[in-house]
Amino acid sequence: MRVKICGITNYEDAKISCDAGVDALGFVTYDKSPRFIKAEEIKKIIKKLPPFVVKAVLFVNTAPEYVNEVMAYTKADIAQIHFDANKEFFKKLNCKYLKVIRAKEKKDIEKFSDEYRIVDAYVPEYGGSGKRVALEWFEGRDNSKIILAGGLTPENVFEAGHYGFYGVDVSSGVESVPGKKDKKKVRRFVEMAKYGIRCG
Ligand SMILES: O=C(O)c1ccccc1NCC(=O)[C@H](O)[C@H](O)COP(=O)(O)O
Repeated sequence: MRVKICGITNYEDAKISCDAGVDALGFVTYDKSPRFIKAEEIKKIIKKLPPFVVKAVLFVNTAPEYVNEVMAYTKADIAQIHFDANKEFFKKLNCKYLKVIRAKEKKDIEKFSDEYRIVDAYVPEYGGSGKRVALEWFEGRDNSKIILAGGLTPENVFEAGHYGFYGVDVSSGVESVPGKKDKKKVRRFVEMAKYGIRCG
């Protein structure tokens, strides 16, 4: 299972995550978030990171031109789009992107087509809430293009292993306080998600 750690606000947390074996990191550009980080800082962190880790930048309610500008400036790999943008918005993007479904009910995960998506729990305010998506919604279907997010922790991520997800995405579940990752939780999360083992 691939693992993405979201809400990286500093180099130390990025390094801890890379050393633990993550596949991807996420940086939040939404300025109301406790995990907000400026594009200048994202760029500096990305410059120091190893090559085989995907760098995602998260956007909420922004213009497509802004997404293109930040992606080009930071040299990140993929834009994560957290709001209900229309077709015109996506046509204007000149970078790779990943849409996020904020699922309220089972039918929200049934309607999308054959594209990779993050499925996170719906909360009226955006992101990093620790709220879970009901795992039973994913029973008996092909989940190989879904990245599961929302309320995952080192203790519960093992359960997600039974549904064949492409990957998992975590933020608050591996923090000591909002915006700061906990090294032990990050390590345990990666170990439990990838290998189902507990150490440390
Ligand atoms: O983390 C935020 O504050 C945030 C703000 C605005 C948009 C998205 C945001 N976070 C998204 C995520 O970090 C992920 O979808 C995440 O893995 C789910 O969060 P959590 O339930 O805390 O693991």
